[in-house]
Amino acid sequence: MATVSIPACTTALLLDIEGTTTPITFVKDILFPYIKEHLEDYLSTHWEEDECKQDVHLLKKQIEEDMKQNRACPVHTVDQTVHTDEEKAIREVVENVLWQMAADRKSTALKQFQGHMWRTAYTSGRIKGEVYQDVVPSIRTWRGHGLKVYIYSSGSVEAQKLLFGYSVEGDLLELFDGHFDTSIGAKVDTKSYERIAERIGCQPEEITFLTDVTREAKAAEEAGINVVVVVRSGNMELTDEERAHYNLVTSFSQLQLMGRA
Ligand SMILES: CSCCC(=O)C(=O)COP(=O)(O)O
Ligand SMILES: [Mg+2]
Repeated sequence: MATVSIPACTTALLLDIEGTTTPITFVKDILFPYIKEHLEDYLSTHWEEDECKQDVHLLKKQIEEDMKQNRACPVHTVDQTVHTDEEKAIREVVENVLWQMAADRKSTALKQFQGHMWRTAYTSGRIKGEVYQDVVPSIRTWRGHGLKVYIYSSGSVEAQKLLFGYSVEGDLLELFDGHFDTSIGAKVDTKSYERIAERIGCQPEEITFLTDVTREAKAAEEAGINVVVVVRSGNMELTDEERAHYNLVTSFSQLQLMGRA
């Protein structure tokens, strides 16, 4: 099995979730269908609650932003089954959420709302967060050598904590020193990685970032971060050029710490 070195200067590991710690199928076949199935009911039940009002406010601001940027947005059609203003407003939010999900948008508004919707699914035991088998032992080894471990995902910090807090391997939250989501910036934006380094309190060169998405890898690399691309079954295929350019692993167990006893 080929190993990839984690440079001796690395003091922090930064981990993506979907396609890296967790199968894409868990997100696409379990988490997202849960939202689609419960969306209308959830909004009707929680519509008057502050958290839901804030989520809807953020989603509406996102719609305005999308309109300004001339991004396609579904046109609200008159639906004969909808009567009250509340029903109409809920239907509008449902349509927008479904539209954003169909486009796999990573907007903070969508991700925050999804995180709130998943809370009941996790706490009731209906959903358990999946993690690849090599993830937990590797993180324990890194931590044993004094490395810090952080998560950076488009999923909201709350959604991240639910996934790892209610995982198939139990509560894993003690394994992480912190969590970042798109409120620090998009994962394809170099500035986000500079901000993360600043927030962690280290130089970008001291961070090793693991991700399955090469656009994220490129942005991190441009910030000076060391990058390893994770190749898991079901992840997006890499081009020959990408395969040649990046250090690749199919399992965290292939990562070897350099210069540590
Ligand atoms: C962590 S919650 C579910 C995952 C999700 O919604 C998502 O967009 C995953 O994005 P990632 O940045 O982890 O690839
Ligand atoms: Mg990913």
